[in-house]
Amino acid sequence: MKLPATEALFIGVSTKMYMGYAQSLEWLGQLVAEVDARPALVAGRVVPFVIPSFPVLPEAARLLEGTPLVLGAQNCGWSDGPWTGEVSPSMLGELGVGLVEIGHAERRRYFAEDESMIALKVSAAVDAGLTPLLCVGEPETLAPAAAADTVYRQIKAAVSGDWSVASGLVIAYEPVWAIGAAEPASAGYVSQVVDALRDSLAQHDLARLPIIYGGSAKPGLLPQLNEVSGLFLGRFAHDATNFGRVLDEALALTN
Ligand SMILES: O=C(CO)COP(=O)(O)O
Repeated sequence: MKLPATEALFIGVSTKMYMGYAQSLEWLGQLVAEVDARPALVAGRVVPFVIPSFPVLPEAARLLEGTPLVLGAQNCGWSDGPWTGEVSPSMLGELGVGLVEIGHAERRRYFAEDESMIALKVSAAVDAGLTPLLCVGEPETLAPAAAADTVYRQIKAAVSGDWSVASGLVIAYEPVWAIGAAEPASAGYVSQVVDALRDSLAQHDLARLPIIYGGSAKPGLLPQLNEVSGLFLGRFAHDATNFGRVLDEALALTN
């Protein structure tokens, strides 16, 4: 693997809505054990993160205290006030959340999140001191250059054309067609898309932006990728030992 010229590799997982409360806590305990077993993570060259459901966050923050695991949230609202059912970035910050997913494919597709809402959320998250984990990806299979162009436009819309905002983002590149599949997109395809995207971002001095891959990611993938800053795992990290294996792969790459 050719590493991107970014500072660190990010290895994270979202539970989406797969787990109940008790199950989430049990699994988080296993994830903490995987992280604790790898003291090299303290150096910060590999940044592990975990994104459980909202109600789990307070207890998750307690469980993660003193570990290198960064706590994330799966979504946020865009301002305090009369927004029934939403959760504000400022409250997430109070709960110890450092990272917030914005614009995941499932939110775009099933909850009608459009680019204007995503831009409001990015702005609100940044204002609250959270790092947006901006999720982008082409809905259908495309040639790598066209996919990179689609993703570039999604990022541009999410920062309302203000590229200075983009420097504070972590990008999760998740081709929609590769989410929930048996296998991830091919390593060659992902590397080509991310490489082309970095070329486009270079015009804004953002070639070093963290861009991680998600979509049926599993152990064995990361070492095959070029230019990619880590992985965003889903189902294949429900077995916490797989998360540990991916951490080992990331640590080996940064040695
Ligand atoms: O969407 C994802 C992470 O947010 C990927 O999920 P899967 O790995 O389960 O496809």
